[in-house]
Amino acid sequence: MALIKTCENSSNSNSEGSKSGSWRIGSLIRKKQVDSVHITRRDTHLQLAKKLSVFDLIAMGVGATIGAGVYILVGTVAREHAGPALTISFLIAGIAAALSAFCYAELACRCPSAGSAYHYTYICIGEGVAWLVGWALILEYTIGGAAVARGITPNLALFFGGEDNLPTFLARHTIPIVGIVVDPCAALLVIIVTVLLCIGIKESSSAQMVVTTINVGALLFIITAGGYLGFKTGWAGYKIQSGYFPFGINGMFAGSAIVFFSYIGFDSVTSTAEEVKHPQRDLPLGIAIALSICCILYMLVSVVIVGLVPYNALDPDTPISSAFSSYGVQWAVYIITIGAVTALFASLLGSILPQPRILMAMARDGLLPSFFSDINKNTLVPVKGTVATGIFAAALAFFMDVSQLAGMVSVGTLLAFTTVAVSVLILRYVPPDEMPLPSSLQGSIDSVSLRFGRNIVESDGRISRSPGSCETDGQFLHEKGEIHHPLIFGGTALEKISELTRRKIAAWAITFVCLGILAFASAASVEVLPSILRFTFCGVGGALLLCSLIVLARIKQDNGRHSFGHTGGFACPFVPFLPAACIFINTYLLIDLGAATWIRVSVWLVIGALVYALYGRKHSSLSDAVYVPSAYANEIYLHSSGSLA
Ligand SMILES: NC(=[NH2+])NCCC[C@H](N)C(=O)O
Repeated sequence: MALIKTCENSSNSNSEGSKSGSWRIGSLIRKKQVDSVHITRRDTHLQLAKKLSVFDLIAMGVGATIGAGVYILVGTVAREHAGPALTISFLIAGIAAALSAFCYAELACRCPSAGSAYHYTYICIGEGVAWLVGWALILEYTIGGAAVARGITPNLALFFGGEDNLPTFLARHTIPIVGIVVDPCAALLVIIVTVLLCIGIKESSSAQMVVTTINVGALLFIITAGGYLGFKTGWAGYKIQSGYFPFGINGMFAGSAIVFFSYIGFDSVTSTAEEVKHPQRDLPLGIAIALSICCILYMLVSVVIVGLVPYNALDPDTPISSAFSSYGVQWAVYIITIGAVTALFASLLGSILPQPRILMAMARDGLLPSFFSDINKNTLVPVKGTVATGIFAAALAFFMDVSQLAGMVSVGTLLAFTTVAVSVLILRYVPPDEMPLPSSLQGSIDSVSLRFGRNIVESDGRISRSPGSCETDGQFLHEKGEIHHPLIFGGTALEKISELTRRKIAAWAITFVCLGILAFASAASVEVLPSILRFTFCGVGGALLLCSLIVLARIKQDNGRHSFGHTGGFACPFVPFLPAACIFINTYLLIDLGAATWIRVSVWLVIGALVYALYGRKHSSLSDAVYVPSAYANEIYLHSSGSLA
């Protein structure tokens, strides 16, 4: 069984377009192939070192996820939104995060390559959206990393008896005249993390494992010592008059939206896909276990804290250490601070690690300069990209109080979560050409024979042959030179027509699911709109969503069990409902971030669009690449060497 496709067939017009300099919409929607070996004349990619096990992934996931959220947010959210029901808020947010995790797990399994959400979007939606996701992820990882680094300084200062006692080279200073507060400690921490990441992936993951163990140990201390205090003193927090839901169910949901932030970070795991020894088994497992650990820890910590101190008496800045202090356990503050510092350090590592890998994936696709796709021969790490990311994040952490940009960080994440869920729908209903096929049609492809002429397949899978020269049996070729999806090859005329119709209906239904969610979520969260307009939007959006979901539920889908390159693997359950719920939650949270954040993000995205227009679109590998599903590299080799021809 084999299938090969020349990408320039689908992007011929685009490459011509880029040569003539004219703008073609085609470049925005061209897609790359799953798990493909890139065969371009300029390509000489080294692969990253395959060293990570499922334990490394769990440590990476837990480390990247636990951060300021649990140490700080609990105070404000309990005081202002959820009260003692904070625990349920954490559970709801955990379930919402799990929806995204399911989608990530399926895609990580089916398209295991560095690049995470950017990579999946490129395969399923197209180059334009993929570029925007990749560009938005810079917000999440680099700006997010700088913000986390800035948060470490005040915590670290506690060990020196306050910020004033920090050694001069670490203390924050205000630059006179401009009034900028610089933070050398934050910049230093970013540099330390960058050096660690340059040494090697296994070394970085071992360091992450140590730091995360300390951090989880501190949370376990909070749970057990706090539980002991609670049982001894009678859980004052649960005895208050206002009951378990002082702000009602709405308050509890509002709390979930805020604590959702504490679950962000598990997606970092997927960017290491190329470095995992058994990606199809370990990536879904790593994501699931990491997220479950975080959810259980968050819920237990919140049970204890809102039980120890009445929610309205919680300290908004240092809720956990203040709770222990109020019981006279001063020494616990040091353990909690160690926990906070290690959690933030792990979160910093989890933010800086994915960035160079995503830049690398983008550079491999030609959308960024090849500088970023360079892999160091000794450490098998994208050292140049890591150093560039480190310098940028260190400069940001040094000069800027990026905490005001926290909303922008969430946009990057939520945008990625949304496109990943949309990608799962596309993958199931309208799989791109080289995607796994429903088993019923698998047989028809099995009969396809492939000839690859006299190509030379090198040991790393590259094939030295000029683009456009690979052949199929000719039956794939459309008269315009396009290659049809194999679904419509090999069946009867009726099967072909019905398959095409199925795809068309599914594509429209997915579009309407997205539009319906957008209308419904906007109406639900934009309170300034007149109520009649909100009502209409909710009604129309809801109806559209419901109808398209019913249609999708009745359409045949592919569950990915017969994909190229692997059999089995993780399949997201309850499709289309689960990805649709995931799109809904993330869209709601995105709109909820407010106009000011969106104005800032728009500026960033417009800059991104300009970079794409001036560089990425012209240099994209899809303008001149031949792609071969890597699973077939060997087969192609056999054909090319004549043994099976
Ligand atoms: N990659 C990121 N966006 N990292 C930020 C993670 C934030 C983390 N969940 C926290 O509670 O602090």
